[in-house]
Amino acid sequence: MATIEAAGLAIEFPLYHHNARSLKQRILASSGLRLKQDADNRVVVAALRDLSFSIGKGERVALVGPNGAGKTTLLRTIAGVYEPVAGMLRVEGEIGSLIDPAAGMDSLLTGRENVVLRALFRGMTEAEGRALADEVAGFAGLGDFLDVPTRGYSAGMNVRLAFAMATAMSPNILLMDEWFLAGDADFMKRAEERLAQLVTGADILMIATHDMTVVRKWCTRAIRLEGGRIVADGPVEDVIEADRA
Ligand SMILES: Nc1ncnc2c1ncn2[C@@H]1O[C@H](COP(=O)(O)OP(=O)(O)OP(=O)(O)O)[C@@H](O)[C@H]1O
Repeated sequence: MATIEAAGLAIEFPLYHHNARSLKQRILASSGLRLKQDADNRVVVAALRDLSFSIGKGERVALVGPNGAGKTTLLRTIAGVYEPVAGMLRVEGEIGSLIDPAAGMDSLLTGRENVVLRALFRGMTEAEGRALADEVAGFAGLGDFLDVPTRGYSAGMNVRLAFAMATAMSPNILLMDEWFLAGDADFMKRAEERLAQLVTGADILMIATHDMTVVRKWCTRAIRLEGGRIVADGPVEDVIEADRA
């Protein structure tokens, strides 16, 4: 049973470059509350502030909001990339992550080796990993490139491999940033078909996007972030309408 629960969740990023006292004061004075000084006197960006929400099985959630609102940071935090500085986050369920195409890939290894490695990491046997690599190969359509080190891949090839790999593992929770919509038309058609199957199978889907067509097509609930805070949370049409009003 998949769930994501947060209470008072906060993420901060230290900005090491702003050490000069006068510069620090100028930044802090002009930024409102988003930039602040932490206990070690560092200037930090409050990327996520006091987030509380609960997402349960069957929910398809869009994260919306302007540039810098905190959408990607929230996805990465749920995926375990960042450690909260305050609050509670509980995630139950196997996560499929479509956030950073090259994350978790060793660029010196081939696409196939990366798939097998990820499978082993997930507790599968090597034989299962090889079978998975064949399945991924079929879907990603990388041809001979599957046996080339991934540092030789184009951006679109990385997207194909990451998408095929994340979705082949049938996650309970699928986290997705909108970059995956950047594939070529042929791949996007197949990706959308697979996504439709997966959305039916996955317990929770979360997509960070600026595209309201994507929100309406795939999601039942929207969470609007602004300045690192939740400013609206509810059925898609309510949240989108509230923004227009
Ligand atoms: N690794 C980092 N180091 C320092 N600051 C960061 C880092 N990642 C994000 N931030 C800051 O955290 C805030 C939230 O950024 P985030 O990328 O989550 O926004 P977003 O809503 O996904 O924006 P966009 O729509 O532009 O992709 C921004 O102020 C950003 O500058």
